[in-house]
Amino acid sequence: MERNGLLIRGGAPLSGEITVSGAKNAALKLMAATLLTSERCVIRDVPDIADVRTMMRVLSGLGVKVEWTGPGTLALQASDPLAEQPPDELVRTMRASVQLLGPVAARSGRIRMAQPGGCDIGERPLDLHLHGLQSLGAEVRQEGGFIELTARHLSGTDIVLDFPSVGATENLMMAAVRARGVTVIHNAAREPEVVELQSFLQAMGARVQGAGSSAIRVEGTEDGLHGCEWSLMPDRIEAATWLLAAAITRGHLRLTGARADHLAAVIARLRSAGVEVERVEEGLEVSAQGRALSAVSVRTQPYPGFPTDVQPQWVALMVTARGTSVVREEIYSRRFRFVQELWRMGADIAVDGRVAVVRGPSRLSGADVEAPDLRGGAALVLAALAAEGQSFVGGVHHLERGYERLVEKLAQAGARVRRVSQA
Ligand SMILES: CC(=O)N[C@H]1[C@@H](OP(=O)(O)OP(=O)(O)OC[C@H]2O[C@@H](n3ccc(=O)[nH]c3=O)[C@H](O)[C@@H]2O)O[C@H](CO)[C@@H](O)[C@@H]1O
Ligand SMILES: C=C(OP(=O)(O)O)C(=O)O
Repeated sequence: MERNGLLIRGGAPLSGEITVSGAKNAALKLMAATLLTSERCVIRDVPDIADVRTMMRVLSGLGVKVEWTGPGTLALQASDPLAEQPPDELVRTMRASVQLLGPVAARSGRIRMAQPGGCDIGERPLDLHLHGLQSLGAEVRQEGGFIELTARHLSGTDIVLDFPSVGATENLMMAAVRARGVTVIHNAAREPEVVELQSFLQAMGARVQGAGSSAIRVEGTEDGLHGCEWSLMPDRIEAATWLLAAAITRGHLRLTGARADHLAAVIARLRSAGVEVERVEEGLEVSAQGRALSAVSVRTQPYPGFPTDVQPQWVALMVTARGTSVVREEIYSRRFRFVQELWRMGADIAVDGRVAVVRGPSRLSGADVEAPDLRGGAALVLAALAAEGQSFVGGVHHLERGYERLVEKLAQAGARVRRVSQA
């Protein structure tokens, strides 16, 4: 069987400049939010990644006219009425398809969609999304691998989330903007992407406030929302991946567009490990040239804690640091599958359930490895950049889900990397 992957010759410190793309996790939600109006919306700085392309096709299956009108610029215009069933095979490949439920509940009130899939990093139930939508007045049934939602009248209410789920918070915000009365989402997720969605909804004419805190208040409006133009925030997880790539190769990078305020937890841990990170006018500058790094333990948490989406890359970095670090994964139950691939490269990591204990420094050597998921794949790329000799990182489709122009950006920073197909 043919395997698509990255061929990486490691050992070269990265140097130069990388521009951070627009945020995947904001782009997908803003695209879904355009279902709330039949007017045209334009979003700039959208990353050209597989998930965005999948969302374009999913939306198009619901009757949205969606097209690139220039590099990074997407124009979207939802039909009136919307279709009721997005393409099953696409929905099954992308977890973020669940974000259709909120805006559809608010707009057309009917959808039948396949149960969304995505990377295998542990169970990802939808109970918080579905219970929240039900308390706003939607009828929701899950049967035979499908979700069926019918909503005639939504009414504002108080919703308390058991956990600050990013996706559930966003879905409920989108549903509530057209509900009758006031909705307050308590224990809401505080991620910057939630704030970005709030700003986008405000630009569409919605009355929503509080995002970034744990209580979001939405005053429903029965008037339709309108189209808007928007420039997307930079991807903080991509930026963090580049920070760690500079650190693991003991290199020096300037990250144009990276936002220090979105990356406080990652920057603090990097500094504790001995990496220099400075704010500059264009973004961030990171340097680990000639440095011996020390082990730093982390525990993943909802924002503003250390992001789970940077946990695998952190484990890879800790393999090259002196001492023992303990990495606790508090969000997902199976996000250490990449570790067995790092073993092939010479890492000393013990995993017990949600805890990984990394002993370093180990000398990494190039190997043939397989990305098990998006960020696990990023961890393997980082390890391969630091390893002696050549690595093949298979499963590149996982990486292409979330990293725009990955090979090009790495090569521009001096990495010896090519995308290849292997028999
Ligand atoms: C497209 C997107 O934005 N993806 C991000 C989003 O995912 P996503 O929105 O799916 O993440 P959530 O915050 O909802 O999930 C976090 C945890 O809550 C649990 N949960 C969630 C919903 C629910 O109804 N019931 C439930 O138990 C999940 O199983 C998981 O263990 O936030 C995650 C946490 O920062 C990131 O890792 C993902 O990259
Ligand atoms: C888990 C991730 O994404 P998704 O929620 O789209 O699967 C991620 O970006 O690391």
